[in-house]
Amino acid sequence: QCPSVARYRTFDGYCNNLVHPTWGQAGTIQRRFQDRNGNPMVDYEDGVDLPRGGMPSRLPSPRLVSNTISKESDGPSNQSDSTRSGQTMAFGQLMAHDFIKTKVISGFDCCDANNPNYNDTGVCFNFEIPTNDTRFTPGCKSFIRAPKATSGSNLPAYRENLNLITSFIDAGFLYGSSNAEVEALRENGTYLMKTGTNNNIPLMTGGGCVQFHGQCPLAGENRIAEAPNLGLNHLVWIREHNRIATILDNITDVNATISYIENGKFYQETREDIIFQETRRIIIAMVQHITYNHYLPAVLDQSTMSAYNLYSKTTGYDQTYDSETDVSIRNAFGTAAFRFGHSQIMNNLSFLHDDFVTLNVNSLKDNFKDPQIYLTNNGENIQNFARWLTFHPAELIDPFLVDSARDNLFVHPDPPGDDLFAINIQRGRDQGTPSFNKWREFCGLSNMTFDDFGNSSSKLASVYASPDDIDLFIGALLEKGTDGSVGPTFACMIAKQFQLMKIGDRFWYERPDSNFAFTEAQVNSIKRSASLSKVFCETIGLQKIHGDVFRNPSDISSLVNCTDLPDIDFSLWKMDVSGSTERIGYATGISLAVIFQYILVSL
Ligand code: HEM
Repeated sequence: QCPSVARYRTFDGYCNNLVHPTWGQAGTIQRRFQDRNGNPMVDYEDGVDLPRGGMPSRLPSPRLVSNTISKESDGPSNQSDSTRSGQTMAFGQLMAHDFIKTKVISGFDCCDANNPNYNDTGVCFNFEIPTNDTRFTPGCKSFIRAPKATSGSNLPAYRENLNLITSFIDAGFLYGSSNAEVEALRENGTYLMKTGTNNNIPLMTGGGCVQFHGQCPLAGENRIAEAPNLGLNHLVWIREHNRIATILDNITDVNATISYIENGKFYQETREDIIFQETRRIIIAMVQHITYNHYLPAVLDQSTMSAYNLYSKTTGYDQTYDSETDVSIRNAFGTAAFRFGHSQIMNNLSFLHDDFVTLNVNSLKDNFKDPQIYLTNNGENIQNFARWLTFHPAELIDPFLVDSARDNLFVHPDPPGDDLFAINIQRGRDQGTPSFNKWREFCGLSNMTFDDFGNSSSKLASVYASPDDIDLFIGALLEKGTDGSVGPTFACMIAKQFQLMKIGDRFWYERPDSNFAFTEAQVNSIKRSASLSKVFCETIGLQKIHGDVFRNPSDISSLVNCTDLPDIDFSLWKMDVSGSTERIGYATGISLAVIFQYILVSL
């Protein structure tokens, strides 16, 4: 039973959709896009379970494809993106970790013939490292399939995967995807998120980090340690939550506890709980606003942004909610389309000092799963690292991947490492992602022949038997987008998924629903002032930054002073709890909103 009047979204996404309460919930299955006849876009060799291409595969080894198409040294001499900053890549990874975490398993070697799973086509899907490979030992490369979901509602006949986190954009990377997770992340009894030494990321024991005595960062999403750019982006939002909560505390004239009985259970909400939840609401609104209005325009071309109605309204509310829209992550968005960001990964994660000249170069490959860049010496490098990320270009969105991630993914601390592009290609086949041409058709585009790929045509023809075999991930990265954005196939898939995440989210920050809506003044203040640049300024203590942190500054003179960037007008959230502190349970029919109308006094 879902409370129809709840003011706050649940942490696991349950009941966001009152008609279909599990849609988008953590731990539910992913879905497939549907073609124009309503059939799922899925392609297993046997129709239900065997990876596309069969086993052993008739498709080329993914490492061979990667070696042939994606070598950094075969790309343009300057692979820096002239408009997108490294922070675009970093935010993209953070966002991916807000809405998709496919269940995977690990811990055994599928190439080991003595392993009980060795011959199990539902578990192992190894591929070949080619004989002439210059980096990895030729022969069997272990690959463990993402397991098939076996329980849950509406399981299709074909193999489907679980998404362990919510499909909503709900700052799950910060708050987690369950009540238990948020409890562990929140400073006990306060409205603050836990922090570690010197206001840094809190640490926990375990997790496989190589530095800091086996301690790893603790966050709402446990892939945080994958790369330091990701850890830094987590830290920024922990600090932003605590900054805003402290402001709300200062302007709240409350010292009350709200008690209520719901479904026969007694609950108490303290002043701290209310401030925590109100802050969470603002943070989620900021993340949604920044994603759709500042980040996505750096990924998609303008006509796609407009065609899919992705920009927020300039002012006021948006009524587009549809309870029949299933927000759930579409499988191929996760196996391929939103992995476009891997091509943006930079080889280095360096430090730029406040003179904007002095540079210390750190390589990505030496810093995987290692938080030292932002933890060492009480976080003394944080500012310099943030300055570099926001000042230095990302790599171009193209089929080339830097050596750090193509030849050395996780080489530190797990030698010999991996090839992220080869994994992406194999993952697509594992999860039944149809081929590139099928997606062209899905997006209303014509099929491509080898010749249509221009310079890459002979390379593709040297590895694939037919253009209809080309894997989505590699084919779509070979397409050219307007002004360096993703090409038309990924644009269509990314836009469709982000449209679902907006229309299918009852709590979307622009909703006018009187149970939880921001006032018009509040939502307009968020629209006017929420920016990642300002968040970086406030939480990292930078003096100067680019006004749009996803874009490259042309030089230092195009930077703005942090003090000149507007902040959200938090005085609009002044709370004044007085009078009755008893909240009536849902069953009585008295709406929570009624109560909040008198406790939230907008100035
Ligand atoms: C240094 C940066 C990054 C590293 C080291 C990294 C690494 C990885 C790894 C190891 C996987 C799992 C591969 C598999 O087994 O299938 C993965 C998945 C993924 N990555 Fe990244 N990634 C990075 C940046 C990004 C960026 C910038 C984006 C998007 C803009 C992104 C989007 C995704 C998505 C959507 C998945 C699928 C997640 C899932 O299904 O659970 N990643 N990444």
